[in-house]
Amino acid sequence: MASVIEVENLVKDYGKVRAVDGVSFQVEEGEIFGFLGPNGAGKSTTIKILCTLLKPTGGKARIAGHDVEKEPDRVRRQIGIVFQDNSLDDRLTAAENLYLHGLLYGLPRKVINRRIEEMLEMVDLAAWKKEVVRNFSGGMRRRLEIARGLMHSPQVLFLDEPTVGLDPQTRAAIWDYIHRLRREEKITVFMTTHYMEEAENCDRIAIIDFGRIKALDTPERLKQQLGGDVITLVPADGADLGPVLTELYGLEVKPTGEGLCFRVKDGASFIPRLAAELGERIKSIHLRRPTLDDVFLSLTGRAIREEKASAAERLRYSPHRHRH
Ligand SMILES: Nc1ncnc2c1ncn2[C@@H]1O[C@H](COP(=O)(O)OP(=O)(O)OP(=O)(O)O)[C@@H](O)[C@H]1O
Repeated sequence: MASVIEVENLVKDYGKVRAVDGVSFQVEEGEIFGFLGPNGAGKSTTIKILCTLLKPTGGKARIAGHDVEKEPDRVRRQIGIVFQDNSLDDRLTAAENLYLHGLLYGLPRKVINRRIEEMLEMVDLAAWKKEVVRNFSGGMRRRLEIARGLMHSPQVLFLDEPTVGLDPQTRAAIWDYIHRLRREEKITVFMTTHYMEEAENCDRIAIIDFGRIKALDTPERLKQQLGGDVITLVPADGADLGPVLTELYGLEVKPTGEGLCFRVKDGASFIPRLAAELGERIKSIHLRRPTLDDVFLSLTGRAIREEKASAAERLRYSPHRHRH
């Protein structure tokens, strides 16, 4: 199978901040590939370089065999882009927005008209073809943006946080469309997200933090590698049982919003033991399989959902400061 996206040791500096720090990976044809990481991890910067919107400081990236720096025009023909900011023209209808895009890409009028029908059909907006975009909901807009990104039949579709700001139901619907277009258009999808549940939809994900790839595999294998079960324990009297658990069982305990969190090989046999020995001091015990959040936590020592870092915090955590 051919790699559609090839990235080799990519680096991007913004002044003193190293946003992307030697990233390498490959995406195969027809894959849905996710870039998962907290705010400020370097996801947007990477995707912008791949889309020829930013120049890298170092390294190489090729899309469908074309170098993003040396052949940006050829790369642009092969990619569709859906970014976070709304870039539709509110005053135009759905069809007109798509038509403009077709013209911009130099498609023949006949092809444009055919593609408008196909793409609106694909994202279930055919009935809204002649409606001005001003009247569209957030989810409808995002679907229209996806349709527009596909007008020129690109090989790769880039989605930067495609479902951010949408309600859970609409987010699920957007995912249905993404799966459908992979099936029907045989397209490769590269997307960024900081939603753990969404990353589960990807064939493979790269977990990125401080501009570096920490792990890259299928969501299933990443969780398997972590192994065991995750137990969340809430102490009865709010006492900190962390040191006790470490001393008695050699556990690595992390306090989370829900309680004390740790991993064990076999949760089902560990819980009775825990209950027998510490019963009175425990209010509740919860057992579950590892999630991608646990994978991230084990790789970085913190939970992704805690990472709503402010700009100031990002600076504090910038890789340069981090290392020196
Ligand atoms: N134009 C810029 N000038 C200076 N620093 C920047 C610029 N854009 C991004 N950065 C910094 O580079 C780092 C990576 O940012 P980037 O936007 O790529 O991360 P991200 O993972 O996409 O996060 P987010 O989802 O918040 O955009 C951050 O520390 C950010 O503050």
